[in-house]
Amino acid sequence: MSTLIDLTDECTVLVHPDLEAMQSTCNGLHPGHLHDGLLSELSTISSIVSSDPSSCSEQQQLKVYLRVRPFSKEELSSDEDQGCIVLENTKTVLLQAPKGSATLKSSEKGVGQALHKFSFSKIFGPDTNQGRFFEGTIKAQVLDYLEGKNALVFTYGVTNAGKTYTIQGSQKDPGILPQALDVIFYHVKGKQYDQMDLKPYLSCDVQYLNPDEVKQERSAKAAILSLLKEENDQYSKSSSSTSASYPSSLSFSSVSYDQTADSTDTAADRERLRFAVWVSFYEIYNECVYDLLQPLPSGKARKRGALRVCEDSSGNSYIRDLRWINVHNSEEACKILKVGNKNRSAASTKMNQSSSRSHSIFTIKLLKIDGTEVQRVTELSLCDLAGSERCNKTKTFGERLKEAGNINNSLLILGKCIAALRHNQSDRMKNNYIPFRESKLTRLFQSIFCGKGVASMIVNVNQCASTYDETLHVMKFSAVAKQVVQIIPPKSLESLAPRLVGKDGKPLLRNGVIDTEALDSYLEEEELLDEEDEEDMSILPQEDLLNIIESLKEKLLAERRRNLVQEIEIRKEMGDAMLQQLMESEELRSRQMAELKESYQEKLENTFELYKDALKEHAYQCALERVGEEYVPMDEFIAEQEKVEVYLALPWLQLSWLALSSGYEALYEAKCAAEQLCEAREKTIKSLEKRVKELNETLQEAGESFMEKVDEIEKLERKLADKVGENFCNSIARCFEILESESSQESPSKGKVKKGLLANIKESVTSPRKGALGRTLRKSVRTAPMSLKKKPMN
Ligand SMILES: Nc1ncnc2c1ncn2[C@@H]1O[C@H](COP(=O)(O)OP(=O)(O)OP(=O)(O)O)[C@@H](O)[C@H]1O
Repeated sequence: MSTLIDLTDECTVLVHPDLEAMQSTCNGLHPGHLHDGLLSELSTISSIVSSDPSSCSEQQQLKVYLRVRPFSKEELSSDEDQGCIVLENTKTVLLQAPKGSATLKSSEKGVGQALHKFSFSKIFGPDTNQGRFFEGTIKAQVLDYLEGKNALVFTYGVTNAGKTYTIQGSQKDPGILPQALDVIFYHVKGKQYDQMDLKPYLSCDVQYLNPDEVKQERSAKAAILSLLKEENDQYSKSSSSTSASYPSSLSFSSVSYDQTADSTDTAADRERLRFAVWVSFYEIYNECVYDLLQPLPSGKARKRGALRVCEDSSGNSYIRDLRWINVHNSEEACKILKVGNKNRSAASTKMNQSSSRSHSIFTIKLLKIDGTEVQRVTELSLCDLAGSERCNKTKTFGERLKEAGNINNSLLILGKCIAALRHNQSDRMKNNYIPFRESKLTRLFQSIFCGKGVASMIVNVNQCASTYDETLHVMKFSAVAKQVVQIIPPKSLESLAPRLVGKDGKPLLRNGVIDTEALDSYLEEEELLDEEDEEDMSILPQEDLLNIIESLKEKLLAERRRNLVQEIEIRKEMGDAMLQQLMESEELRSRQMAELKESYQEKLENTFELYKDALKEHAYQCALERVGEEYVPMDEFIAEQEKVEVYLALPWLQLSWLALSSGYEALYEAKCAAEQLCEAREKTIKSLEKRVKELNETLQEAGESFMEKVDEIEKLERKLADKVGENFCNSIARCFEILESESSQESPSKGKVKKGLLANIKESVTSPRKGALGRTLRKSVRTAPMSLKKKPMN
């Protein structure tokens, strides 16, 4: 069963933190901010936050726009599930887990939901063209930029979701960057500063260039533009046509040039005001920063030189030695973009053949110049983030795995920063570490997130079911981002005039006097102790050097005091951070375990399927073996039959075939007869064997019953013998009695002798134990049955 998470208007999370508090909490992280479960928990969308009237700071939620790209032809023909992203209205989108997605599988197991609802600042469907998209998203931000507000726009999404298309677009459909350039140049038209001798320096400073340096700048720009000489002509044609169409579509007339000047500027001031536009283009690839406008070193083996990210005295990050090119119109700027694109690291992945594996950042700096003085430097950065896909999905290996790891890491840090910012804002008591410094990307944009500008995020998604799980992850990330409240400081703070320094950061001598403020800032810079800079300082006049030494001594003391306090704070923060990191890694491990478990389960299922198939195959083979060698598959048999028929059709073969077949028939008959005979013999043998067996059994039974009878007879004979012996003795005894009575009637002497004789005989006869006759009789009676008994056995 699916559950619906409605993230709309669940709670309001604004607490009004001051800028300082935000900046000082850049250490520590609440564990598990990016954990899926927590992400969805955090996915409570606050209502639009209005400005606090009591404060001069402006507050607004981070604007998060969703752009859904149309299906490509291939996707339409590949029968992908097309119903997983449903746009409910201009602010709400519904995500429905398609079949086969990990989300659906988990929800079926009772973990997570199959249906998710997200709300955005504005949603743009697949049929939104580039012009309408620009109008509805960052056009307002570009106008604010012209008024002096720094801006950052970044696109986020899985690979192939349309991030580069949204930022750069094509020649036919220019993206937000060419359109923003058009707006900028439309507004500075006729008010451009052409000298090229004021150039952006460090984070938001400006340096004066001498005529030689200006010359160098011009030739460097010409060299870059000449790289695109051929393409230029083509581009300028198409670009001029698109530029011509912009004013009507963008309604430039609604914004006057005056809006680029401060309201405090008088008409005379406005007359004097001039604007210079400088652009840079760099990429962050594998956590290294590369200038995309530096000519690539010749030869394959030569590596590009990575640039350093440094910080100025105010803690703002900048890229040291990054090239800045002065441009006079949007066509020139687009050519610069094209040169940079050529250098951009693009490598094929499984999911997108020309996927960008780096974060690329195009920055436009606008210098507001009054006479020879730079009043303000404003910055607009458009960041095309690398695809947010995860390594296991894209099946990345080796160098690609390293890339993916770095991409995922910097996006993870970005997510952590956003989550920590949001977390700190939701509870003022919480002062969680915001890990801006853990990746180059977040380090460079820290100042924007800390109130020195306005950021907005464009979430690009495709509607493919195959990337649903990643798309859901992206949505959850953006749901957290949408809750971040940005604090924009009052103009008085923001519009501090940039420092004017000479080449290599040397303090500028104005009217022969050292600018102490600029000097202080200069001395605070991170690169103060660089050998190069020390060398540079040695060429200053002796008096200046003494001043510097004095100032340095004072600074050193103040610095020591500050460091002591900072050390205590840092130690505490580091302790907290370590603990939190431990907890975080614990969470990461458990998440990895869950993923591993899932993948093993999948492997197990696959192995089980393989075994099943193997068993089936084995059973089939056994069946085939049973059928034996005679088995011929049906199609082979038919093919053989056809061959035979073809041969039979030949007349010369028919004769030999007849002879062969008659011989074969005779042989076959003989074989059959022999087989029948064998069969009959076998049957006879079997029946005879059976008969013998039966007879044996009968004989056995007869023998047993005979033995029983013999035993019985023996017993009877014994009885009989006893009986006969007894009767015989009795009869004899009676005979003797008769004889005795007869002898008593004869003469007394003769009778006496006879009587004695008879008495002896009688005793020997009637006493069988004593008498031999009795014994003989009994023996003869007993032996008779014994001899009888043995006979049948023979
Ligand atoms: N809104 C759109 N309308 C028409 N086609 C689009 C749109 N968005 C993107 N595409 C097309 O989709 C493809 C991928 O877009 P794209 O290269 O901008 O993606 P990506 O997110 O930048 O990818 P990666 O992160 O890999 O660089 C391109 O061919 C692009 O022309």
